[in-house]
Amino acid sequence: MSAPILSLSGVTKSYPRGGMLGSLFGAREPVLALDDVSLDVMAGDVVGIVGESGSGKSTLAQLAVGLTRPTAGTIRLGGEDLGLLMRDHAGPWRRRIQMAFQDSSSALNPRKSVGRCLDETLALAGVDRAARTGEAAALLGRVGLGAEMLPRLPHELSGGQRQRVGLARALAMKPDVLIADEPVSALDVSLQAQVINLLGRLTGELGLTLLFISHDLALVRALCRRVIVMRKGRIVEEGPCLQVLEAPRHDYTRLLLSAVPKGIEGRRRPPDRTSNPEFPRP
Ligand SMILES: Nc1ncnc2c1ncn2[C@@H]1O[C@H](COP(=O)(O)OP(=O)(O)OP(=O)(O)O)[C@@H](O)[C@H]1O
Repeated sequence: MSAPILSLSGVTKSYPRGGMLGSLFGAREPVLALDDVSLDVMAGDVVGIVGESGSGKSTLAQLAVGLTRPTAGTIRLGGEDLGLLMRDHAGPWRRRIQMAFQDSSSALNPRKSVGRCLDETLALAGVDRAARTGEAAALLGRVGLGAEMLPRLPHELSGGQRQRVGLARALAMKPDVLIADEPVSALDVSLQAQVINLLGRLTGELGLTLLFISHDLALVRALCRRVIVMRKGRIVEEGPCLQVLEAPRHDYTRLLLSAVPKGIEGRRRPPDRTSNPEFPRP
């Protein structure tokens, strides 16, 4: 069996309560955001991460992309220790795992056009100058936007277009793993469907490994093959998406499912992956 592309082993993350000031003045108990989490993600996996607010989903994402360091435990990317990769090869490693969508309006520099933003990212990815304009247009095409977007500034785009530009920028790095943290929560329902369909298509076409963090179980069910349910910094249940969401074993998963408003679930039944060209298998 092949090795996981991303692996967390006994990962714990605690934050000082009230931030640095809290630790200076209060010396109260730290916040345990992740508590002994172990997780293997295989290449090409599309994994949903669900759980109530504060359960540790974003902390897990931030640890995986190296934005913060674990208090204990090991994270491996492609079998290599992330701590060592960050120390010795921070640049190349960062390209292999990208986070998209955090907050598209603040993630894009308001003074840089789409073309310039993609050009700079492609330069970082090592694409030579002559090829960059063509590549930028091709990336926009991949996310369903035209080359006419290149001269536009972020405020001249709709929310959905900004999300797509953010995704194009993440793809410019040719990552192995993409982490999408609440990618569609700020979009209306029709734009949500478009972005979810796009992510489904891209994971199929590019063989991308996707970690999809969402409060919306129906979206997770539509997109993901596997789901991880988090509560209070721990993984309480994981398994194939349909199995976990159709026949949950843990009370907390049942509670999350019971909180989905009636009608939403039926409206977004999972697409039939065998016949739906939007969801090709890699
Ligand atoms: N930088 C930080 N400093 C202190 N505490 C933090 C920090 N970041 C997160 N936390 C705390 O860690 C816990 C987990 O937060 P995290 O953002 O990972 O949860 P989440 O599941 O992503 O929540 P949400 O769905 O609301 O985004 C929470 O109690 C949160 O308050």
